[in-house]
Amino acid sequence: MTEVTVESLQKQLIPVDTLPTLSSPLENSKRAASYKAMDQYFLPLLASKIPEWSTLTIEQFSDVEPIVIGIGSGSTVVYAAERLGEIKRTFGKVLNDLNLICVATGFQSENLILHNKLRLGTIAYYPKVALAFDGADECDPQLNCIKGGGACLLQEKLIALSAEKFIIVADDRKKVPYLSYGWKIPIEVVNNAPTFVEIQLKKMFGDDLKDCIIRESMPKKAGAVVTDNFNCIMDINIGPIHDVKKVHEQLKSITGIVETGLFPNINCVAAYYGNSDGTVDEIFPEK
Ligand SMILES: O=C[C@H](O)[C@H](O)[C@H](O)COP(=O)(O)O
Repeated sequence: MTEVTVESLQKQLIPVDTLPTLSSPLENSKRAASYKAMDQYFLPLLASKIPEWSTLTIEQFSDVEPIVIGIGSGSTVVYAAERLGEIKRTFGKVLNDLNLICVATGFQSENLILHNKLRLGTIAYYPKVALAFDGADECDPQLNCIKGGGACLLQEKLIALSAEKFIIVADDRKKVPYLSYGWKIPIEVVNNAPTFVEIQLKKMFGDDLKDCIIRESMPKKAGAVVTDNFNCIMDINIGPIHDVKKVHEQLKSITGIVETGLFPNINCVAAYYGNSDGTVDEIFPEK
């Protein structure tokens, strides 16, 4: 069989710059970043499997160990799921519901997987994730990030920690010199604990605690945002974060805080930032 290269696979896919433009340069940049990330990380994996998989009958596929892909949440990863859907359609002969499984980071992510006709699996059944693609609210040069703008941080962290490689897809506004540059830290809190948590945060951070706000779901619903895990979200500002791991651990030591939106480089191998001119910056973690 002739050698299968990433280039030969990519030639069979639609080049992103030939697609109709989206509603804004920002959306185009998110799509460009996500498509590039998916091509760069998923296609090599597929290329390595095709020689064996192209010899199998559909019955034999049931004995194959599937590639498990994590699909995150937010507005950018939408395009990563779209590209994966296209890849599956294009290489349908070697890629099917038995050997490509997607695990979700919440309700939105599940729908994204199903909408793109990808097979949904659970992290309980497929705990070994090869690649996870997800967005970020802020990402520093070491590829530590803040996540949780869409309140999905807990399940996102579960998938990121289960992934061999975690890949960030974002627009270039998310690239920052340090965390909490312009974004608060979301924390997921058990829903009767916000007052207790605020008291503990004041004790821990003193005057550095500038904001501690329960996230509201107004105007669409009165009251606090309820996460997919039936908790609430507090957005806190304690100033610039330089030691991400330390702050994450301090926050996690407070009873009532289930998880934090600080991701101290969790298996993150690269970030793809789309620029408004259609180019994409591929960034690897600084040592
Ligand atoms: O909870 C939501 C997530 O962490 C998102 O991945 C994050 O907010 C980035 O979303 P977007 O791609 O829409 O900027």
